[in-house]
Amino acid sequence: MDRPCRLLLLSELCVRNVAYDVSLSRSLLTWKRRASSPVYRPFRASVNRSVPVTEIISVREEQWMNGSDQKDDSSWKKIKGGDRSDCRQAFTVLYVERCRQHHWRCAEVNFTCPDGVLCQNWVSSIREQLASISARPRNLLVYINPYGGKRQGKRIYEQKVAPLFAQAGISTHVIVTDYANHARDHLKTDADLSKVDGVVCVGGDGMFSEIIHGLVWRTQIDNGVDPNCPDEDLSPCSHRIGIIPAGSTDCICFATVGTNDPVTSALHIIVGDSQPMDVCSVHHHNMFLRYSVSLLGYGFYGDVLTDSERKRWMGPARYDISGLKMFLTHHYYEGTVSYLPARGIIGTPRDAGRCRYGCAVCQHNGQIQSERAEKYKTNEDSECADDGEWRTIRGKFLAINAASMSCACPRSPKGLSPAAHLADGTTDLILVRKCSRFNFLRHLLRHTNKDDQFDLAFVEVHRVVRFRFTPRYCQSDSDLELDLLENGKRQIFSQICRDHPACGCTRTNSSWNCDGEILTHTAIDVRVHCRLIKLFARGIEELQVFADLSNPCADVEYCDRKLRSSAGLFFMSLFVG
Ligand SMILES: Nc1ncnc2c1ncn2[C@@H]1O[C@H](COP(=O)(O)OP(=O)(O)OP(=O)(O)O)[C@@H](O)[C@H]1O
Repeated sequence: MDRPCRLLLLSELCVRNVAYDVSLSRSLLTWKRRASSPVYRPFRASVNRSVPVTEIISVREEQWMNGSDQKDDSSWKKIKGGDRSDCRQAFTVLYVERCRQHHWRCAEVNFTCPDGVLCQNWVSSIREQLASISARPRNLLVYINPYGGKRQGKRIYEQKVAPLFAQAGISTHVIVTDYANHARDHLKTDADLSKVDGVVCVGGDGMFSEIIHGLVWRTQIDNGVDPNCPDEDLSPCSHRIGIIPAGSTDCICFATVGTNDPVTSALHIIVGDSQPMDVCSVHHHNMFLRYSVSLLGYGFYGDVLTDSERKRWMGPARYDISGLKMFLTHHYYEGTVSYLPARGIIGTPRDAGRCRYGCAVCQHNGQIQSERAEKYKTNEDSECADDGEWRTIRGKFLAINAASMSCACPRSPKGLSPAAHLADGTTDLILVRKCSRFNFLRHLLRHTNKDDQFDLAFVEVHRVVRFRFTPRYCQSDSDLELDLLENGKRQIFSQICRDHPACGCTRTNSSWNCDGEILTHTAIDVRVHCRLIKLFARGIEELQVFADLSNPCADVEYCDRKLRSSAGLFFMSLFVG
């Protein structure tokens, strides 16, 4: 049985001239309308309120004179003259209030006290409790991309975020970027990270990508880890990252907070939330290419991105046009996929459950992965922390996707891999083999309805910790000879065609779409690093009473990374309406 929390304070205070019993414990601030109050209505929702101390933003001293309050952020002001009996001391508590669809807002309640000493006691007790929350950041390094999205980054930060940080007593060092990769390069070398508790990115997913590249790289160099070596265990970043959405799409923010709202994100930063997140490192042999946190896509999704980049002048419509074009073109690509299945974990890519706040799958699997890594460190006989049985699949693929999170978006409300997790140390490897256009369309359409998109003969999905891909033209001569022997002479002619695209029969290679950027190499080695970074977020909370229960997809109304990551699910809207 839970022991009731010891009360630190219990007083009769007034809220809008009505008497309330107000109590403070280490975990809760509660105000209950007194039964003796003339307007007592015990069943009215607003009569009793409790706010977790962890969700109090700040407390502010006020003065109350003849019914009109005068705000004062930090110091007491003596009221000159007048009737002293009309002057009561007051304080305001600012706290997190949940609204529809995962939005948080800053609400406030004003308490008036019968005397100044009691008021001061309340203010200092609440401040003491807030100061004891070690997870809250006190100093932040903020990067603003002034050109992201609708170029509103600076305005959003100054008008919506900075005042909240000031209220919460957070000091900031703000850098408005001058050029692409300014934030990444500053973090890699110049930033004095010892003076800050976290890094905030004001921009879109591209800006977030810059931040993780700078921070992860810097952490490895500081810890003597070679980022170019794909077998090295990367050191986790100790600084949390906050995302203030100000890009065109803001996929990562949506996936970790549940909404793209700057105020909600700022409040998650203030309360000191922490959401671990897996990061995939992508290497070409012993050369580091990029880090990825959402989608790596070869074939269909790579082609859509490549084609859409040539059509930038079209604006967002280019994703629909390129998607439709790539669907009609129906290219498939040959190659070899090898992967290490995740071992000892709970959960599969076809689970009905979703990764949400306090996800049990992430906790369990994260624990397993860190125990395994620890064992590897102390066991010198083992060659690699993720040693296990590699499996190999050769074939012709329309798409090869690795989803490290669900990648949900309005056009694909369930996402590419609905049951993927943010921090379980795995990625869902989805292989769509060569099939008819009609079948491929069936697969794509299933991202928008209730049917299981993996329940098709030509689609397979594996939860993996590492995978490699080698396009056919990169395979060694001996591999090709083996294939020829296996498949007969007919292969020789088609191989000649593939190797000489001038004949126009088919394209040899696709490109990898890595979180919306095109990779320069097609032969890649991808390794998941469990909980490498932490965000100032908590994962999507289950829908509250205010949620729109009639629409189960209401909480996934967001755009993804310029629709880049899932671009191509475009034309389904044409069919699905
Ligand atoms: N000062 C700058 N000038 C030009 N480009 C910049 C600057 N600062 C950052 N960038 C680059 O701008 C690119 C896009 O920025 P950002 O992601 O913030 O917005 P977006 O592309 O509109 O949104 P999203 O990525 O969510 O679609 C990033 O890749 C980043 O490297």
